[in-house]
Amino acid sequence: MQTIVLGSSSITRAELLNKFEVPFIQRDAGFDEESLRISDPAHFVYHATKGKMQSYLEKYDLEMPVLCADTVVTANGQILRKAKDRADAKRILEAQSGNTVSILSCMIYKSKTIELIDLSTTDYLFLPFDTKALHDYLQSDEWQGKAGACMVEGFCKSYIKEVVGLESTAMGLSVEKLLPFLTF
Ligand SMILES: Nc1nc2c(ncn2[C@H]2C[C@H](O)[C@@H](COP(=O)(O)OP(=O)(O)OP(=O)(O)O)O2)c(=O)[nH]1
Repeated sequence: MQTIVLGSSSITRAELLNKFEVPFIQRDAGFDEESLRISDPAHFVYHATKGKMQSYLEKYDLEMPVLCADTVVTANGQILRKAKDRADAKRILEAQSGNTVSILSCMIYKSKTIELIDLSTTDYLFLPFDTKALHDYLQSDEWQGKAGACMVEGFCKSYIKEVVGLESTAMGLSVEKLLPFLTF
């Protein structure tokens, strides 16, 4: 399998590619999503990913295929992005407690021969988060740098009552949907 560029600074996305044994190098795409003024979650995550890809291609060529992605969490119709501080993380997580949460991940994979654009959603029905467990999680700082301050493989896992979709999508990269295209 050809080595690709993960055009992302995300540790989680790197961990996901390693888990699926995809050979890659990592480069930051250098796009500022804060510049986007889009309230619809699907539109936001798509345009953020497009922006990351365009920003990457302004700096690098396509000698190696490149993969960019963006993830947002939504609850009650609001976009829940990365928490600014612990108080913001508490607010964002309390919006998800005992609620239906959708996590949208868009990825764009581009080589000299193909371009794949995938926008997938994983829906969760969470049980109410335990107050002390939430406090301990907030103290851990593990929520930092994570969309919606959530970790579906970590803190949130024991509160999953129902799930529809891939865990990888919820973590930030729908790798299973990418694999068939990596041989092109
Ligand atoms: N471990 C873990 N990470 C998650 C989960 N949900 C989202 N994330 C991470 C994946 C991404 O690193 C981050 C979403 O933020 P972005 O899509 O803006 O990517 P990020 O800024 O990390 O890197 P990038 O913009 O691609 O350079 O949150 C989860 O459930 N578990």
